Amino acid sequence: MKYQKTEVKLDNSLSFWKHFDKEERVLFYNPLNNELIIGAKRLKTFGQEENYNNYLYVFSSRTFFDSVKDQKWAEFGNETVAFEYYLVEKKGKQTLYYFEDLVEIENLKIKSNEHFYNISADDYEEWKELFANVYYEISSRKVNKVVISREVKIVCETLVNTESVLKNLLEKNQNSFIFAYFKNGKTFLGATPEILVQKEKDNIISYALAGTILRNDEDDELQKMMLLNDRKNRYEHQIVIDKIADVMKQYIRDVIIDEIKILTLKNLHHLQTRIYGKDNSTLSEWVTRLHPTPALGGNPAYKALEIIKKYEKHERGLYAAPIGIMDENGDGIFVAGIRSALICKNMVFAYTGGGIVDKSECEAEYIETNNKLKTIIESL
Ligand SMILES: C=C(O[C@@H]1C=C(C(=O)O)C=C[C@H]1O)C(=O)O
Repeated sequence: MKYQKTEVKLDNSLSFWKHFDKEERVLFYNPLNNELIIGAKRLKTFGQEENYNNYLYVFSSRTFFDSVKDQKWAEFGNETVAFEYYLVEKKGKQTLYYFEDLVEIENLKIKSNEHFYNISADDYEEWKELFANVYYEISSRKVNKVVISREVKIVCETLVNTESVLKNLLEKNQNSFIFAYFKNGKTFLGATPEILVQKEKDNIISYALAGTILRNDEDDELQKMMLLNDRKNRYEHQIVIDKIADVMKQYIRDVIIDEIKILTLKNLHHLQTRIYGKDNSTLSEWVTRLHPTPALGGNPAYKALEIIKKYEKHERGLYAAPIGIMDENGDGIFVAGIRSALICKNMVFAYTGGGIVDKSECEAEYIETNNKLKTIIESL
């Protein structure tokens, strides 16, 4: 590793994020090991086959579809980047890594400020049309699951304070991966519960995440039982398990599928199943093999993607796309960029979706997308 390091003591690691206000930056918080990594100032862009030796971490992102036309997503995604500076916070210890020149990071006050905003979530008619079109395709048995989504525009009265949004996301979503990517004046950020694939040496671990129920303060255990026993949710979850396992079995002889569990988030419960095995391919290869799983595309994937492209009116960009961080050995993790938003000045384009199968109901699915949207709304 070519980086030098020094211990720092900041009241909040987001001071580092704020310090590099004008520079390209990424933030990635992993709740599995409680590690927060923030990178600032692009140092190197990697070609497809290059290895990451000598670079402490690299950040990698892909767009949901291979290409994007919408200008608001311009220059986002489909690259792997190393940064000149990293701040790593783990077990209460903050370490600043620098490639050449040490920087002094001032200890700034990071405040949660409330944004006043206007939300244009009057898109139920549009959702009804989207749902009907997709439902027709499912009824004609070309596909058995399609994940559809909404783009919800939120206009704030002031410029969005991304430190405040990130502070809120970190504080409120303890079981989620918090991510942010600032580039050319825009920030894509979110708090996702969904791991696409993880690699630790030759261990390849993926998760099926699909099936949702709202939390209920009075009887949360009952909600969990209901979700575990709900046929529609089990069915859409099983489609994801089967597909991930099928892909893994093409490369791995012994693929292990754990039992289905409940993942509890701030507002929702999801069904989650871990699927894993041993293999020596790179993490990037695994991302290509697995993305998009039927948790975010549908099944069969090529048909579902065609349907999404045809009927969704917005472009997904980095929404539901693989976003990851890898260390110099190529180990790391890719998550799916859901519960997310693209922020441009005072505008927040928030994204939310849900899986549609033959037992899905239009209004219930719409309400579910509103519940998923709370992650972003509650961070403003
Ligand atoms: C598509 C989203 O979430 C996905 C859809 C889910 C579902 O339909 O039950 C659950 C988790 C995610 O895989 C989203 O949050 O935008």
